[in-house]
Amino acid sequence: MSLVVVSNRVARARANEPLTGGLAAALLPVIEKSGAIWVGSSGRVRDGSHKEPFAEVEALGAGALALLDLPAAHYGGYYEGFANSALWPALHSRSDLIRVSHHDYQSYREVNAFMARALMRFRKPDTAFWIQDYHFLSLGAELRDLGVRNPIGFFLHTPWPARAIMGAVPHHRELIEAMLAYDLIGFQTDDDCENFLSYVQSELGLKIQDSVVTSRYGKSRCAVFPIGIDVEKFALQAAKASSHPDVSRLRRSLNGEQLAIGVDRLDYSKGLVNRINAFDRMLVLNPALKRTVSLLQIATPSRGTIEAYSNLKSELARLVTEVNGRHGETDWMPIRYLNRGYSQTVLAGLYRTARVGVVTPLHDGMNLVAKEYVAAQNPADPGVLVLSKFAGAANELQTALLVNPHEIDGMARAIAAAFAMPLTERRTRWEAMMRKLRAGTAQQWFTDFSEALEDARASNEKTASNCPAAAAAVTSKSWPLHLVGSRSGAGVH
Ligand SMILES: O=P(O)(O)OC[C@H]1O[C@H](O[C@H]2O[C@H](CO)[C@@H](O)[C@H](O)[C@H]2O)[C@H](O)[C@@H](O)[C@@H]1O
Ligand SMILES: O=c1ccn([C@@H]2O[C@H](COP(=O)(O)OP(=O)(O)O)[C@@H](O)[C@H]2O)c(=O)[nH]1
Repeated sequence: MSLVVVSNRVARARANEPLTGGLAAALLPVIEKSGAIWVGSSGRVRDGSHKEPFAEVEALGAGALALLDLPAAHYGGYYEGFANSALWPALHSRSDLIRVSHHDYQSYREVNAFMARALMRFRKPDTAFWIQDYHFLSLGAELRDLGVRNPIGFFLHTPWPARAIMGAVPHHRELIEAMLAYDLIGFQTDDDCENFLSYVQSELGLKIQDSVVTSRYGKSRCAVFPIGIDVEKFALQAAKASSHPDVSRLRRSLNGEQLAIGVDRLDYSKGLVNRINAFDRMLVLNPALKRTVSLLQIATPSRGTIEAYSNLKSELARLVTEVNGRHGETDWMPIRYLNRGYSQTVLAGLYRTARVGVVTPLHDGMNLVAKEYVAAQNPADPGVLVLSKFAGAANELQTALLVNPHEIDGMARAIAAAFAMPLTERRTRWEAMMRKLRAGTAQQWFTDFSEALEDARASNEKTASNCPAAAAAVTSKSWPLHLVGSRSGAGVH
């Protein structure tokens, strides 16, 4: 079986550059090893590209990366609009933040259809397609409409919310019906999978047996595949990174203080305001901690053209200034706040320098930073993870200090307890988490999903009537593949 993986965001194999988001971070190493083709957005748009998909293909380890220029007329409505201003807030239980127009939905469907046409170039008889995330809920149905009968799987990296919340997304029924063109639908946690099945049963009235939904497309199996990290790589990087200038300068600047670290995209789902409030509260409740601890918060810019994100950026800047102004001294600031990204090599060293990792999202599909923080610790003197019970990672990392991110006092107490935790308890908790991480690596996730997709398809040969024959013309149409380098187009993200 040859595998074609599709996601909006992709990553290139360039060491020493920050990665954007956990999807790209997790897929990069597994695709390099697997020999799969990874198709995604080039980050540029092109006029008229909806007529003729344009891709550059470059080698990626044993596999390849195909970068598509998405249609200029639809990119904004698709990415900033429907994907990130309707689906993202709903998937993170923030339907109050949904801002979307009918045009955005049309653009979303257009980009899904565009991607389906582009994928025909990569289809062989033995190809399986694996589609990633909420940007492409209807891509499987578009492929089926083009006559594709190959296995098609889908994995959702975000949470799936309670039934009523999805009902706030315009066109939710037709979109979620379209998802049932996938042979296998993967989720991060049992809760996500159960919420999805509950929606399908009650809103669509479809039959479900043993997590298999029967629809007009045939059968779709729903299952849980928690995503992981390359644990050994992170551990090794962290051990080596102590001599990196960014890491050694940080260590020298600490003057004996203990450090807590947070690393997040600047996103309302990450609970950054509550986290800063909890750190503030901790200093109010425990004045003796002043000058002895500080928080390094890396908040990498994300989706900055969307109002909810630019508002959050201003709110956080104001809040950090207030907290530093209230508690800071001439030679000590409680919060070091940075709006930039670091390579994973540097991050590994920063994680290891910090006695406490604070990962307190309000909702998060998984949160790979939580797993990376644990993997990067010194086995002889590990730090403590303070983790939101609403991150997917909490299902595995149960010996972290689990907190409710809405309860500021509780978080303040947990962070203080983490700073004070004795070595024996830190080691016991850390060793239990490392066992979980080693049992569920990114490689294992990739293998488990690929095998389950083959099984699901084998037991679910789609009938020809579900796949209109219109495909033939599209399949045989040739369109240009270009070597890296020669192209134009505006940058978008
Ligand atoms: O591509 P962007 O719009 O810049 O956003 C970055 C990514 O954010 C989300 O990541 C999710 O995937 C992680 C790995 O499974 C998971 O740990 C995390 O909880 C999720 O939030 C999004 O789902 C990706 O599509 C984006 O690329
Ligand atoms: O400056 C940064 C900040 C983050 N990351 C990476 O981005 C990913 C964030 O993934 P996570 O699942 O925690 O959250 P997401 O951003 O996908 O919601 C992790 O692999 C980080 O190592 C990075 O390379 N540099």
